[in-house]
Amino acid sequence: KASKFVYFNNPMWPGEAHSLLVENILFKGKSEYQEVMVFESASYGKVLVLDGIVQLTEKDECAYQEMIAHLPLCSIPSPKTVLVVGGGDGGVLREISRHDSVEHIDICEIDEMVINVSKQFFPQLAVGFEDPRVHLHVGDAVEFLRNAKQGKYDAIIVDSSDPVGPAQELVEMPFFQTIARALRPGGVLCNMAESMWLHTHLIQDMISICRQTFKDVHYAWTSVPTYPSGVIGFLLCSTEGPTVDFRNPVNPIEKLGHLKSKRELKFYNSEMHLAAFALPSFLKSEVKAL
Ligand SMILES: NCCCN[C@H]1CC[C@H](N)CC1
Repeated sequence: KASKFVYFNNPMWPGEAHSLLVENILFKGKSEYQEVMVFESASYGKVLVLDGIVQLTEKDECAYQEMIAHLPLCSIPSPKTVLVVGGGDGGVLREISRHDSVEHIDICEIDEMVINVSKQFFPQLAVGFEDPRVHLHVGDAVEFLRNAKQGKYDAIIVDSSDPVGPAQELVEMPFFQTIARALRPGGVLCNMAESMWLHTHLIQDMISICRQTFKDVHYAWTSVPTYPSGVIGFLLCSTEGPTVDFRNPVNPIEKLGHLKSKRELKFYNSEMHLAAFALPSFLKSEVKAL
């Protein structure tokens, strides 16, 4: 069968494009928010694409889902109530459910097509929805957080797509203020924070906002070969209250129970946790307050 390369170029990363060899297209659809596509790639397994941007591949999703979940949850003792913003593929839920201390997980995903497509093509991510602690809310997270009870969550994880489209509002000050209000004192936020190679202005803007809203703000990063520039970052923020030392995982992963599916961790471990906060000099100088 004639395989062909698909090219991912986008105004989010001008002047460059990333491409993958397509074996066959498995799904193409348009939800009320974005275009959704799934294809079988030659070298990264199945790939989920939203509005022409790679969201995850079977081969490297572990690096993103494990780090975005365990960097915050291993930094506080026995997290109980967690909120996921976005994350409709279910991968972050799969990781959160490893934490036996967690009793209640809310997830607010705006696009139900992403959930249904993940259940159909990415069962090893959508397994996260099977956890009885998970409560799914399909809708706008800005609205959800505006109505959230003050101090309800130990941790909030914002697993969003790029701020071009449905996720646009998720990098603005009002949204972070509602997050800080919904976190308990000493609670933590882990927010997807783009690439240090491509988006230092956006990272600077997010850090400036978070510094006005939270007590502590740190930048951590991981390697995801199928994301532009091959890396993606996270903002780890903590609220006023019990001090959180993100560099000292008080809730080490080794203690964690494993999923029913007995899936082992493929990427996260205590050394990777610590290494994630080591930053290159150009980032420290380019982004004030890092
Ligand atoms: N839950 C899948 C990851 C969603 N996160 C985004 C994917 C697209 C990237 N350019 C930015 C992160």
